[in-house]
Amino acid sequence: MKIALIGYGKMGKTIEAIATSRGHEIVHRIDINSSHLLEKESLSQADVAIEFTTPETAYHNILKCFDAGVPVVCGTTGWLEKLPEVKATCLEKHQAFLYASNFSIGVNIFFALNQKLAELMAGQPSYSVRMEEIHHTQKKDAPSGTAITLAEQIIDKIPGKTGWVNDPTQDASQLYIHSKRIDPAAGTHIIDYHSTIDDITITHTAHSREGFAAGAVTAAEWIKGKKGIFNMGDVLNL
Ligand SMILES: NC(=O)C1=CN([C@@H]2O[C@H](COP(=O)(O)OP(=O)(O)OC[C@H]3O[C@@H](n4cnc5c(N)ncnc54)[C@H](O)[C@@H]3O)[C@@H](O)[C@H]2O)C=CC1
Ligand SMILES: O=C(O)C1=N[C@H](C(=O)O)C[C@H](O)C1
Repeated sequence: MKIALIGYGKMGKTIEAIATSRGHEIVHRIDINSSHLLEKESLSQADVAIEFTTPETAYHNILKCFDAGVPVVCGTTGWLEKLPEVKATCLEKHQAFLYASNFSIGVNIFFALNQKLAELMAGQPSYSVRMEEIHHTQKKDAPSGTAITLAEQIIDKIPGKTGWVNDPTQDASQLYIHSKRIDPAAGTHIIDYHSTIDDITITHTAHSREGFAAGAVTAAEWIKGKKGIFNMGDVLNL
């Protein structure tokens, strides 16, 4: 398969190593200095584009892929306010788009676990819930995209929770997500249900970027030749 890598930073380079080890060809490595390669003529040489850039650039890069008729797998976080618009454009232009806040198998299993635990805790008002996420200091967005996905699952299930905040709060309707930036953390997410009697805590710790990159390549292999809007649950059958 021919892959255009949009974003050739920490994730782009890890994805390249895994994709080439699986026999794929990288036809473009596009970073901030080579955005001319986002033109239709260049992009359309690829079977799939994998986009890991910045919160400011993801939206425009995705639209360029739609214009070139190339399916796009996007892992960039911190731009979700534009997601409904991207999905609408994808359907309007009959293109293919897959976004995941986290591509690792472990985190996608953790999402299922988080949802089940929130269902069980929904009838237990003696517990309060909080979250913590730890990442490296170069990360541009807070809270992490993964933390937002986890928070949305909890807010959907726990009565009285209507939103999340990134600062400590006394407002019980808000789920507090504590963001810590410590090198070289690849990504840790902790959910803690606390009562005066006991605590129930679940944690996912990524040991490297390999799981994210492998999942993104699997998603690219899966989306090739498809049309529509997809997520990692579709790829992993979770
Ligand atoms: N969904 C997931 O599983 C994961 C998502 N991420 C997300 O992926 C994104 C990238 O992460 P890293 O690779 O660690 O960042 P990074 O800072 O190492 O790399 C970003 C790259 O984007 C390039 N770039 C900037 N503007 C561009 C543009 N207009 N066009 C093309 N390239 C451009 C930069 O030159 C740089 O090479 C972040 O939003 C991060 O949160 C990271 C890990 C896993
Ligand atoms: O920027 C990162 O590094 C990561 N970003 C994603 C996120 O925001 O959730 C996924 C992973 O946690 C690593």
